[in-house]
Amino acid sequence: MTDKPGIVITGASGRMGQMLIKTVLDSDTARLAGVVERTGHDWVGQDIGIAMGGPAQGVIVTDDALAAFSTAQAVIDFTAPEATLAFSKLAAEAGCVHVIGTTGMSETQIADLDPAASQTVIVRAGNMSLGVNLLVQLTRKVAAALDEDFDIEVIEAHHHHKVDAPSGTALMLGEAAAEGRGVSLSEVSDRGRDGITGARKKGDIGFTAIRGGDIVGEHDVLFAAKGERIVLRHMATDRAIFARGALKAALWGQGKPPGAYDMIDVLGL
Ligand SMILES: NC(=O)C1=CN([C@@H]2O[C@H](COP(=O)(O)OP(=O)(O)OC[C@H]3O[C@@H](n4cnc5c(N)ncnc54)[C@H](O)[C@@H]3O)[C@@H](O)[C@H]2O)C=CC1
Ligand SMILES: O=C(O)C1=N[C@H](C(=O)O)C[C@H](O)C1
Repeated sequence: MTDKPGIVITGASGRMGQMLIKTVLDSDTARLAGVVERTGHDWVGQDIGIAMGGPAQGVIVTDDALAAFSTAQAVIDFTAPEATLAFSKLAAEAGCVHVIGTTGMSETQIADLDPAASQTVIVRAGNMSLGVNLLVQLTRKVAAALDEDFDIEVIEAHHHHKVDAPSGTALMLGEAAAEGRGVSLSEVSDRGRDGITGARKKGDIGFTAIRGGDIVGEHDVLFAAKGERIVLRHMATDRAIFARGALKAALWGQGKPPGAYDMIDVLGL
């Protein structure tokens, strides 16, 4: 028997799922309590170590999320919006901390997490890395220091498998810029320029998404004015940074009061 918190990873076969499993297996402070994949996936029923091409780990991939969550202290979930919403209800029922890395959730889907957050700890962030969360705080500060003579653009680049745009990180950075400027992002956001768009509107926050190859995740916040530019940049080269942050969040959440938290809370930034 061990008193290390037990962690369940959802989306076990995914890019982040596999990175999270490796991170928990390598950790001295947590143990892998379970792994979940969707019904019908050919990993269900297999030992996770074997499915990932290594030695057996004694943890069988299941599609019964509630049963897995009921044996654990935290669930780390990097899957898809509808799956994450369903998992939030099950994590609350099982009394697990729910760490959500899934991006592309609509405003309604985010609001639909509220009932679960009144029962358990939810830590949700579009980017779990230390570097990006620091960049969020810097962006807020720079935006607060500059006036609307500086046009703000958020430019992001990701691998060609990514299904949502702008990225969750780009939206975090856009929100921080808008907050720094004291405006609402929904009122100034400019996405997907195409054709005769007209001149740039003063005060807008623009978004550009690049998709290609195996880019892990790159984000620039550009402040462009007449005669000068400031660029704040983060470049991820290894998904381990997201997995490390997520595990930190899962451990941080132990014993905290129910509620909706983010990585700024976890990292104390
Ligand atoms: N917050 C952060 O730091 C980061 C967030 N992400 C986000 O994590 C998510 C996953 O990214 P990847 O691992 O690259 O994607 P992926 O496509 O490689 O993996 C997704 C996994 O979710 C599972 N899944 C999808 N729909 C499901 C459902 N309805 N029920 C159960 N499982 C389901 C899939 O079977 C798969 O295992 C994306 O939203 C991505 O943007 C990715 C990296 C960092
Ligand atoms: O899908 C990804 O890969 C990533 N998604 C997150 C996002 O949408 O910002 C975080 C990271 O950039 C990788």
